[in-house]
Amino acid sequence: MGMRIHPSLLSADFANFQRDIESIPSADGLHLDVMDYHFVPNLTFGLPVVEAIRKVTDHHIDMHLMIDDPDRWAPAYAEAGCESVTFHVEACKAPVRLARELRKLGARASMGLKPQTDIAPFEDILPELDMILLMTVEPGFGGQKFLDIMLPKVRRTRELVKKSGLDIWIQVDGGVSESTIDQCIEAGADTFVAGSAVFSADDPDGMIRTLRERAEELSAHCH
Ligand SMILES: O=C(CO)[C@H](O)[C@H](O)COP(=O)(O)O
Ligand SMILES: [Fe+2]
Repeated sequence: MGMRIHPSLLSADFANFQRDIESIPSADGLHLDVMDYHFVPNLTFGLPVVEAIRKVTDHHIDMHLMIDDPDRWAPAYAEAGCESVTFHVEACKAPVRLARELRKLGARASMGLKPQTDIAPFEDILPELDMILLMTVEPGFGGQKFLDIMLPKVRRTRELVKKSGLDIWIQVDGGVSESTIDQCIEAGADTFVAGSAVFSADDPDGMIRTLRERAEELSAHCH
């Protein structure tokens, strides 16, 4: 199974995105966290900044929209050329319609779940999705402690995906580091967001390679 490390720019220097992106060539994708002061109690950046980032990188852009009304706002990120767009199901009025629209615009359609949202009710809509993002902290801030109580949900999601026979990536987001990635791999995640773990490392690009090597090595034994 391919293992992917997506550094979150939430922990990069907001005055130097281009410099920090250039410092992590080993990233499999750039995870961009959009927050709107409504869905979560924090504010980051929106479409104009993402469009500017798009111009300076060829990386896979992995949008994580922590915003109200994604039905209205998410398609523009696909139109801007982002390869993947995650909307939160808790904020979405019509997840199937939105996922289809994102795919039609050429993006991977991804559904995000907050810690208390179960995956079971969404089994029937798996064919509409390319990725499921499972929050392993309460969304809103970087640098929080990994919630290991989320691991059973990662396991249940892997079982549902396996049963479906579909190639859906399972992303864990929040508190992923050298000390927590093993549990995520064992539970069945294959795509790992790491913000503070990467950008607080002395060698951010080296940390990405360390995390990916660990993921590849362990997944070869587990799956
Ligand atoms: O979605 C997020 C927060 O809501 C971030 O992607 C996440 O917290 C990454 O940062 P860290 O690895 O430091 O936890
Ligand atoms: Fe995120």
